[in-house]
Amino acid sequence: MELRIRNLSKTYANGVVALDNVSLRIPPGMFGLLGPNGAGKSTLMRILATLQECDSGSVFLSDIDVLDEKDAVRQLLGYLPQDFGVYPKVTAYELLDHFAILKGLSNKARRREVVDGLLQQTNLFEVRHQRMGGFSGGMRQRFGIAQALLGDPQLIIVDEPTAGLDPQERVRFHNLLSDIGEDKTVILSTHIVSDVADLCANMAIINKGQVLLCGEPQKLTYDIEDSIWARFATKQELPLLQKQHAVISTRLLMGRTLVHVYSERDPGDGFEPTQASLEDVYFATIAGHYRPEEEAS
Ligand SMILES: Nc1ncnc2c1ncn2[C@@H]1O[C@H](COP(=O)(O)OP(=O)(O)OP(=O)(O)O)[C@@H](O)[C@H]1O
Repeated sequence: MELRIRNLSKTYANGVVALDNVSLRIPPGMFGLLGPNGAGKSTLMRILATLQECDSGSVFLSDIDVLDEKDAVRQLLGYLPQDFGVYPKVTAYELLDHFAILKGLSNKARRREVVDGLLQQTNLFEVRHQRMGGFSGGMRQRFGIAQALLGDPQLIIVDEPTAGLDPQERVRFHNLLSDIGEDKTVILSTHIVSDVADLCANMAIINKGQVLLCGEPQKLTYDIEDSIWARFATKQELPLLQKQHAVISTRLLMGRTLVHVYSERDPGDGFEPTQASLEDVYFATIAGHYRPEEEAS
């Protein structure tokens, strides 16, 4: 199911503009919503999940008015909130069974089938009778996905699900999400570029409540292919380089500082062309050095 968001705005009572005229078209498949902390991702996710009101704008899931027909949306929605907590003394089976009852699965035999199936799908079947207090972060997040999948939702919203997972757990979690994303609309909110690079066919970059860039990760990376330059620099050189060039990232590589800059022509100063990545797209956009829509208009 396609989700269409038009001119969505939300200002909190304290004056913080969390969403500023956001418009997005989210097709079926995995969609990455990428942005730094405080960008407005959770606010957007909560509005889409019918848990929070906006000030203005419209959201349609196919022909369902998401802002108006909340019950209809909830029938089709699975949501993993950012702060999903579990009851430490309860087992995975007991808690999922409890959520299944809340979802309206009253037939015991059918419920057992669904709960067992989801625990298998999320690789928790072997540990289903263990208390969740002993679960790792990755196991908890996989449980979070299991509960989000109850009721066979068509739209699944996951808010920063990989924060705090170790690399191995992240890979497992990615595999789980990509299986789900094959036939559903999945919105993955994250500040981790590789989550989107690994998983998403479509994406948007959001900062300070505004959508800065939207498209297919591969195409967006291709578009800046000739504009990313790199060189190593000493700590002393950095301030001057930052002043004279559109520096988009500085990171340590084997103990040395690697500087990436955005420039449509050779920036000189010893910079060499380098292979662009989605990370370059993200940092160039967030830093305000890259705004293709503005150029086009
Ligand atoms: N209930 C609230 N009252 C006032 N301001 C809020 C409230 N919730 C969020 N904000 C502010 O709105 C802005 C957007 O927050 P939001 O949580 O949507 O961003 P985010 O991209 O999800 O970031 P994070 O990953 O840190 O949650 C931030 O400046 C935040 O401080």
